[in-house]
Parts: sequence; C-alpha cells; structure tokens
Amino acid sequence: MSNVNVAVIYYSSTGTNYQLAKWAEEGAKSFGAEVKVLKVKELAPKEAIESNPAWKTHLEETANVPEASLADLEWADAIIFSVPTRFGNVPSQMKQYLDTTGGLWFQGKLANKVVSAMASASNPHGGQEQTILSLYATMYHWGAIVAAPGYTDQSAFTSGGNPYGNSVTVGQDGRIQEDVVEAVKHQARRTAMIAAAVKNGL
Ligand SMILES: Cc1cc2nc3c(=O)[nH]c(=O)nc-3n(C[C@H](O)[C@H](O)[C@H](O)COP(=O)(O)O)c2cc1C
Repeated sequence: MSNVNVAVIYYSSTGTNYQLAKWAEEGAKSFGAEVKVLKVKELAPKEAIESNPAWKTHLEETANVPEASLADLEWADAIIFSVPTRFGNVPSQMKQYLDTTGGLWFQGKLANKVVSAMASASNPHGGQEQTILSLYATMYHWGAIVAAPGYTDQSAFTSGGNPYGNSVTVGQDGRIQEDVVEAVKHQARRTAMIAAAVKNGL
C-alpha cells in the first residue's frame, strides 16, 4: 500500500468514460493506491434517457456505482476525472458536481489535490483536448496540482498522444477507436505517484 487515496470521478451516458475510469482504477491500484470509482449524479430528464437505448442500458448497468460526494473529495489525495465532451466543455452533470465544491474550496480543502483528466468525443478532433482544459481551469482555481501525462511514457505514442490527458474517439458502434489501455494506466499510476510524493513530502 502506498497510503494514497485515489478517487476516479466520471460522467458517462453510454459507457465510454466508465470504461476509461475502470482502466484508471487498475492503473492506480497497480501503484498500491486505495481507489474509489465514483459517478456524478445523472441530471438528464427521464424522457431524454429513455429516448436512447444505449444511455438507458448503461445507467441500469452502473446503478450500483456509488455517486461522488464531497466527503470523497476530502478523502482523496488524487482525483482522476473522465468526461465526454459537450461541445468542448464538460457535461452539465460534472459541472453541477464541481459547483457544489465551493465550501471545500473556501476552507482550503481542495488545495494540493493532485488531479488529471480524460475525455471522449465522437470525432477524432471533436473537442477532447479542450474538454480536458476546460476541466483543468476549475482545478487551477482549486489550487490543485495538475499531473498531466505529457509524453512521459512510450504508450503516449501509440494511444493518440494527447499530453493533457488521455482521450478517445467513440464510433457510431459505441467502440473506442484508439488503444489507450496502457496509456490510461500510466496516467493513473503517475497521478497516484505524484500524489504520494506531495502527501509524504509536504
Ligand atoms: C450535447 C452533446 C454535445 C456533444 N458535443 C460533441 C462535439 O462537439 N464533438 C464530438 O465529437 N462529440 C460530441 N458529442 C458526443 C459525445 O462526446 C460522445 O457521445 C461521448 O464522448 C461518449 O461518451 P460516453 O459513452 O462516456 O457517454 C456530444 C454529445 C452530446 C450529447
């Protein structure tokens, strides 16, 4: 055990970001971290969900995944986010969760959290990088330490090479087009490793 707590917090309508979160869980666990995979609360109207069978199925399949709370943020030394793009921004479900963190921020309890993020879109250039950067803007306000993967591992060169955080393209068939498994695990391990250094060194 590395005495580091990692929260992997995601939003997913149709499963892509849940899959990224699960690979990140494996990566952080391989560092010896204690890991929680947590979803943010679904806020979409029932009619919208019912109109998309893949969305409805995914929600049912992940009904047992716990919802992220503010206590989870206090517990976590490192947080890895995963979100689908919404026109280059984070989904409103994730934004709503982030908007509940004002109290923790005010008390200084989000400072020095080590964070990184992942994203997905339907198109190869559909806004993955911008979505991650949009999320990082909030992290800078938190006083968090952004542990972007950069090109710190060979896996970056076979996974699409997004240095801000791993990202994927999801085809019409719902499948992830890039081979990002090792790169996601590396990102998670690195985020946990930097959190351990911060926690044990500060
Ligand atoms: C409101 C909305 C906006 C979206 N905007 C974009 C976009 O600008 N570019 C793009 O490539 N995909 C866009 N998408 C597609 C999603 O990013 C894609 O369905 C998602 O990455 C799948 O992730 P998930 O399976 O975890 O839900 C959008 C989807 C929705 C519902």
